[in-house]
Amino acid sequence: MELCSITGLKGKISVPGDKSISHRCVMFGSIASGTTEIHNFLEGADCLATIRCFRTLGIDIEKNDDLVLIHGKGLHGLSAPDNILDVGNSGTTTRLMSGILAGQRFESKLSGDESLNSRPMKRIIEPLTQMGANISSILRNGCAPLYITPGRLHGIHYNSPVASAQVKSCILLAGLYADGKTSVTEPSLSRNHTELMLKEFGADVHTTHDIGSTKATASISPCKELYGQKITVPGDISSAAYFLAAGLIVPDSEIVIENVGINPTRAGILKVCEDMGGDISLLNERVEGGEKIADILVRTSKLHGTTIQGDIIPTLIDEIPVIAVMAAVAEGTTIIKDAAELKVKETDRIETICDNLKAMACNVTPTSDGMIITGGKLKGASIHTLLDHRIAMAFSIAALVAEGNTKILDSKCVDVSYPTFYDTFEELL
Ligand SMILES: O=C(O)C1=C[C@@H](OP(=O)(O)O)[C@@H](O)[C@H](O)C1
Ligand SMILES: C=C(OP(=O)(O)O)C(=O)O
Repeated sequence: MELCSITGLKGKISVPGDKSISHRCVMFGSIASGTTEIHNFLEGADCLATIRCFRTLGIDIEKNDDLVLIHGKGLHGLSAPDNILDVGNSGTTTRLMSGILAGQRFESKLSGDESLNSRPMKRIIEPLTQMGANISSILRNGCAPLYITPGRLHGIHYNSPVASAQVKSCILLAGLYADGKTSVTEPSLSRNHTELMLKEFGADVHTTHDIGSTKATASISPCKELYGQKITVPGDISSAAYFLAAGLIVPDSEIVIENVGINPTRAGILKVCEDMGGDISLLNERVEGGEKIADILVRTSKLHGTTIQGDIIPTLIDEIPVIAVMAAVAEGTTIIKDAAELKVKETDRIETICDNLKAMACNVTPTSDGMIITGGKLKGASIHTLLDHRIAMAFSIAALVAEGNTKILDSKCVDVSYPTFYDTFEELL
């Protein structure tokens, strides 16, 4: 994809359904009784991988234009797969499904692409093993492919060293199959879609917050049955983030992004935009299926640097590539800290962000848990996405304000979370 600088992005758009929520609808619908009806499901490669895996586990899933129907078979209705479960590029599919598979009476294997098979899985192997699960890394390197055989699960309390919704959700899902209560404490609250949605499906889930600390504990007790639901997936704030950034930094722009999920555990980017001097307003705020939703109005603004650290990080972790792009054209210096988790995403995102910003003539220094960026003028460059969808999209936004042309290599990788990304742009020209 070749891009150059533009001005005046104007219009009303909507972004595809939330990736985290789309995954969870399929998973919870598959182990619920009755049919789960999903509207605005994200047709990205990651969520399609989740559908493929549950079909391999014997679930009948119908899919047409705006509707996905999951014909759930109950908590114990999955059947043994006749093949290895192909999780593609998706960390969420791998880690959440492992929690479900650990509680089954059959064995299974999960494997993904090269990037996925190099991401850390010890973070789920350890707590699942404490619960009595039999799960191992086939190559003994702490990564997928994973091999899971039947085990008798018991409830545990787990103190997670990382604020990770994938780790928390994996343990809670295994907790559905345990013999008692299971709880997970995380250093600060990560996205809570699992807790909100499992409650809607009828599970006994609770969250408590330690007074005087950022720690949060989610707990679940085993239940007899989950019940199929009708769900409309809100627009993905992680996808809206690219248009929030474009609206702020492309001169003479005014964009409304409709139906965006603004769950506080996901909406850290809104606070950062505000802290940087961005003109953003929330319109039509409402709650659907336990999730907060709004339309977002964004106008071109003069941005300045800020510091992003601490417990806001899990609420914007996937948005850091595009936040870094905003910082690269803001006045002054932006410091991003406490974000070492970036190193274990689809790529080492500290490295991929910094290398590509440097290629665009930005003054950026990587650190062990983030980066320091001093804003200025960007120059067009060839962007090495290393097949990381968020790098492709973030640097497509950088291209819109850079001098000269920018080439996004392997831009097709946007299919992982936002196949229609470049079409949405056309609507704003
Ligand atoms: O639970 C989820 O849906 C996700 C959790 C986050 O990962 P971690 O739990 O590894 O932080 C996020 O980066 C990922 O895109 C989706
Ligand atoms: C990290 C991401 O996803 P996952 O962990 O599900 O691969 C992402 O979408 O940025």
